[in-house]
Amino acid sequence: MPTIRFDAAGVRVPTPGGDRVVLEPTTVELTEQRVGVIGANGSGKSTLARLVNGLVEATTGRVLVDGVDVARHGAAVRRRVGFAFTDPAAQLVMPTCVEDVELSLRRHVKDARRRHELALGVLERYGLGDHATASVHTLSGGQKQLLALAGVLAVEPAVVVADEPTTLLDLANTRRVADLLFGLDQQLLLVTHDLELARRCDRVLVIEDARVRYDGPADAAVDDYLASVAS
Ligand SMILES: Nc1ncnc2c1ncn2[C@@H]1O[C@H](COP(=O)(O)OP(=O)(O)OP(=O)(O)O)[C@@H](O)[C@H]1O
Repeated sequence: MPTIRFDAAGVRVPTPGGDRVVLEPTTVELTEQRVGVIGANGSGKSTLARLVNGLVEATTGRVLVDGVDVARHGAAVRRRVGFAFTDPAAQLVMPTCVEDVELSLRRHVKDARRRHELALGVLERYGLGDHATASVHTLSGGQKQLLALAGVLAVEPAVVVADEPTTLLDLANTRRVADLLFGLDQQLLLVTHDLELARRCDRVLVIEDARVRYDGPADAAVDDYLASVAS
């Protein structure tokens, strides 16, 4: 598996009332295949996830993916790290499904015809083969999230960071997307409020007030989080 290393990585942002710490300097090394990140709204989970591919830059320390510094080699890291957002609309920009996957492939496959064929294959693999020429707007919420993930996975990233990918989905689509994510061979960093999903991870970080409150096996981490909410 790849190694995601947070080396005293922290984020501080200026606000009208003074600097605000969004993530305290954090040191962790993530080598497990499935790493979950849980915690309350506003605790810093998305910030931690976004540091991994440079969507957010560390203001102290650094983040390394397989030894490559995200701040110094962002493009190289983003080739290895795919990012899936909560709202697939953030990712789906082309009129049709197949064009959207083709867009993801544009840097990797120069030949347009080959790119089209590959995109059709990707759609097929993720159960969207019948929707290739459909407008993205005709898809259900679950299908949109599958399409967004298909676009991320089309370029075969070594790491998939998914920020609450099931939050907008109903139960059946949550299962579909979760099964897809947990069926991947790649490393998965999953931010989620779904504690059942968190329990399926190999390791879970509990974030509280911009810090890692707990870091350990999934069941122990989820139990720690539940206990912290109850107290
Ligand atoms: N650029 C910024 N400027 C000001 N505040 C920010 C900035 N980025 C994040 N924050 C604040 O930092 C806190 C942590 O944000 P973050 O999105 O990481 O939380 P989260 O744990 O993912 O929350 P949620 O579960 O609600 O998605 C939030 O209160 C957020 O409003």
